[in-house]
Amino acid sequence: MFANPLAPEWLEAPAEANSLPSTVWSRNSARTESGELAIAGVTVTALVRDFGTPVYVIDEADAIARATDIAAAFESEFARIGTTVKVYYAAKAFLCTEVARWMTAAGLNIDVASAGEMAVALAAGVDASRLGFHGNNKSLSEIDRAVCAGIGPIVIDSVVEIGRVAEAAARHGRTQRVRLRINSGVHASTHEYLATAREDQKFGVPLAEAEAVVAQIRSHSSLEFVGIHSHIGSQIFDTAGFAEAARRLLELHARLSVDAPVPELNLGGGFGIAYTSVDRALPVAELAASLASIVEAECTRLGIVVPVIAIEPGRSIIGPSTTTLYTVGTIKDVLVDGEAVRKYVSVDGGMSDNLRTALYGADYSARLANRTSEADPALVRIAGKHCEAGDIVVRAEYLPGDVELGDLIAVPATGAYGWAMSNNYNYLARPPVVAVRDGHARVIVRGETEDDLLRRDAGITPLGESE
Ligand SMILES: Cc1ncc(COP(=O)(O)O)c(C=O)c1O
Ligand SMILES: N[C@@H](CCCC[NH3+])C(=O)O
Repeated sequence: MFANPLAPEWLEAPAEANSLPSTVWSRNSARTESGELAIAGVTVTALVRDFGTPVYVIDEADAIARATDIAAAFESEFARIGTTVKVYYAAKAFLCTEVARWMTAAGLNIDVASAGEMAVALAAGVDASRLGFHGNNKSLSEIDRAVCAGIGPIVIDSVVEIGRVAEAAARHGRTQRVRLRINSGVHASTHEYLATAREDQKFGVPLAEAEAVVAQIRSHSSLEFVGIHSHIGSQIFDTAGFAEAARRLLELHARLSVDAPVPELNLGGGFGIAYTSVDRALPVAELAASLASIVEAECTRLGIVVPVIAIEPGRSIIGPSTTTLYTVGTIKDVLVDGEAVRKYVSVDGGMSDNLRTALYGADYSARLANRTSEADPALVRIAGKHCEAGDIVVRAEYLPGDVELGDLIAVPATGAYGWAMSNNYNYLARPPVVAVRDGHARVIVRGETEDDLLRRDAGITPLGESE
């Protein structure tokens, strides 16, 4: 089988470079008879004709199905052990009013991490009581707005927040429901920046201090303590970390239940997805079953009532739904160390629409989208157009060797933390997000224009406007 020595070990030399592995591509992605990629019945040439490139294309039915599936899997597994589940969609992965409505219509709640995310959810008509509020440094004004809006549980992240939330609640004449975020000390096997429960990081309070902190929370009559929370990190594939965190949290939960009942336990999100054909995401049913068994066994061992369980998945719901389309602008065959050629295929976006590769060394896959080809596969690196050597979209992939200027490239699984972390580096405008369903496409987040960017400069009079 053909293989380039520069290829990373994990990258399989493909039998042919046109296939769309179903583990990676959104559920309604397929090749048409002529070989073009179509998503939910809309061909990429039609999408690009109407919306240009780069463009994020979200397979609406896929996103909704994943939300429904995860909720159904957790509800049925936890019903088996006699409790219920509250699923919070982690909005930080991607939020706009349309997505907020899809999630709540599927029965999910929404977890927001700033007043901005809260404002989008409220603008979508989501009842404030269905929102949870996270953040390691919520401002006084964010706390005030959240309490005033009648938000659901606020996750207290540090001792100083207790008084801030209690004071806002008293001022608004409310009893505010709160959780406490615990740093369980579980080292999740993921990128360092994606692990959020190691000792040396900013989130939550350490397990050892938790009982004293909960006592402080309980001393405020304007606060109602509903339970503890743990999120060990993101893009995690094995259940061992979640299991260990659940065990540690349940022990604490049992100790806290001695003084007064603790109704809920929030196990966070972080379930990994497949970005490349070699990634194997845990099926949600398996994940739910394994967490339910651990919770059941621990509650039996500790002699406590099984609490209501909350989870906060973001990536596993929205990540696989989205594909980014780009146009190839330049191609260079670069001989590396006199060894072999790596083809640099540069596209019209980059680290401004997908920061994950530059930030975490994340791996993605890609396909030629406007056609198939029987040409021998070539090892390519898909680079962006920014002034930065690390501006890479896909570090290593095999594409048909006859990839040419003007071809369309599709990068799957960009729905989580893609648009959400997009930026305007080099004054590139953010691309639109287009939802596709049953052969129809519509913009759900408008793309920016150069004029939008120029308007921010206090020294520039917007085109067509006088001083
Ligand atoms: C507190 C919290 N909850 C939920 C999430 C969602 O994580 P993911 O998108 O990996 O499911 C995150 C992000 O890592 C988080 O920080
Ligand atoms: N933004 C990260 C994950 C952090 C999630 C929020 N705690 C990513 O793209 O993978």
